[in-house]
Amino acid sequence: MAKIKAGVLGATGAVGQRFIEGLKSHPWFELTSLAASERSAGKKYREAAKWRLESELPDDIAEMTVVNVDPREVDADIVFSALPAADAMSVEPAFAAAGCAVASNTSSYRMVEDVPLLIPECNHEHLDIIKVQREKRGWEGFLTTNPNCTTIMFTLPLKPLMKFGIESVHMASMQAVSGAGYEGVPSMAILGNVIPYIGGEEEKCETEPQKILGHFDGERIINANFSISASCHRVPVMDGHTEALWVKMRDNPTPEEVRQAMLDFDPGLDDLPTSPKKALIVKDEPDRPQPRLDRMRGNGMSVSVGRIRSGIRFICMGHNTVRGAAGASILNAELLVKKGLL
Ligand SMILES: NC(=O)C1=CN([C@@H]2O[C@H](COP(=O)(O)OP(=O)(O)OC[C@H]3O[C@@H](n4cnc5c(N)ncnc54)[C@H](OP(=O)(O)O)[C@@H]3O)[C@@H](O)[C@H]2O)C=CC1
Ligand SMILES: N[C@@H](CC(=O)OP(=O)(O)O)C(=O)O
Repeated sequence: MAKIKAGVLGATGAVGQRFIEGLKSHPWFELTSLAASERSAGKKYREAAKWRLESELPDDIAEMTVVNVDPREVDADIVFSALPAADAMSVEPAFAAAGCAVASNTSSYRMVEDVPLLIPECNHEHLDIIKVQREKRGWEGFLTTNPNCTTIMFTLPLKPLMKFGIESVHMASMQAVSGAGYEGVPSMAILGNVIPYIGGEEEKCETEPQKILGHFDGERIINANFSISASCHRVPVMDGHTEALWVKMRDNPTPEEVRQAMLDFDPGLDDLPTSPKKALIVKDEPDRPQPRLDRMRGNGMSVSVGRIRSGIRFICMGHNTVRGAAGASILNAELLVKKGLL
């Protein structure tokens, strides 16, 4: 099969670089366009971007010329968006209107009624809303989104618990500095410290999971009916968001029943190249998961769960810029291929 042409919007940024890493030798997608602000447009990628990942930047990508985030300059069937949310607001619809598929990592359209907010292992059937979106907006292309990185880490383990009747969730996060971008949190502010505030994060964590775990009735998504109370904190960790959960359920399952439900969780997406063998990994050691030891499980795409105790209480952790950002959008795009939308 000929590879699908892929572009990255915001290619020079922290998440944009993760997109390049995930797409540079992808079996289904070929990187054909790198786009960023007018500050970078016209420059070779190696001049426009300071590559900050441990993996090598391939020469052929370093030599590509960065273009503006304009559908007339971007040669692609699908664009992966890692733009600041304010810019994504106008840019993403312009690409969808121009006939492109848009896999967005930004928050701009996540909660919009006709836009799917996807975690393929949780709600792949929500993709059917694209038909409604296209009819309503007259777009030749379409727009899909992935959730906030903190949302993804705890919504995945909630999915197999839905059968027990989730009534309420409390969540406290310990979020890595990479979530705020390379220059987001000054080292003087975070070293030896904890910052108990991340603007807008708690609101996203308290609303996105109910959309993801809701059901699509053929016309709209009906949100899942449970409440979430979140408290979000920045900690001096490079990568990996760790989260403590308290989940109240109608059926009062035992910790062993919860553990078994997570072990049995098999979303059946083995045919997608970025899908990890196990979306959820259950750790039985008393001091796991830990970000430094567990964030790269499943190539950074697995969420590790541990310390499942009565209450029900547990800890979950995953790589925020892979599973929580670029990897999430790439997995969404693979699902689009599997469903025949690309
Ligand atoms: N799922 C999640 O929870 C996560 C989502 N994100 C989201 O991803 C997005 C990117 O984050 P991050 O990579 O950290 O941000 P960065 O600031 O590192 O990168 C921003 C990118 O957007 C480009 N850009 C900035 N302004 C404009 C503009 N006016 N027009 C076109 N391009 C522009 C920049 O280009 P240039 O270099 O030329 O300035 C750069 O390529 C944000 O919306 C962020 O909230 C991030 C982490 C996790
Ligand atoms: N707020 C997240 C990252 C992020 O950018 O989230 P969002 O895409 O929802 O704005 C963090 O700081 O770890």
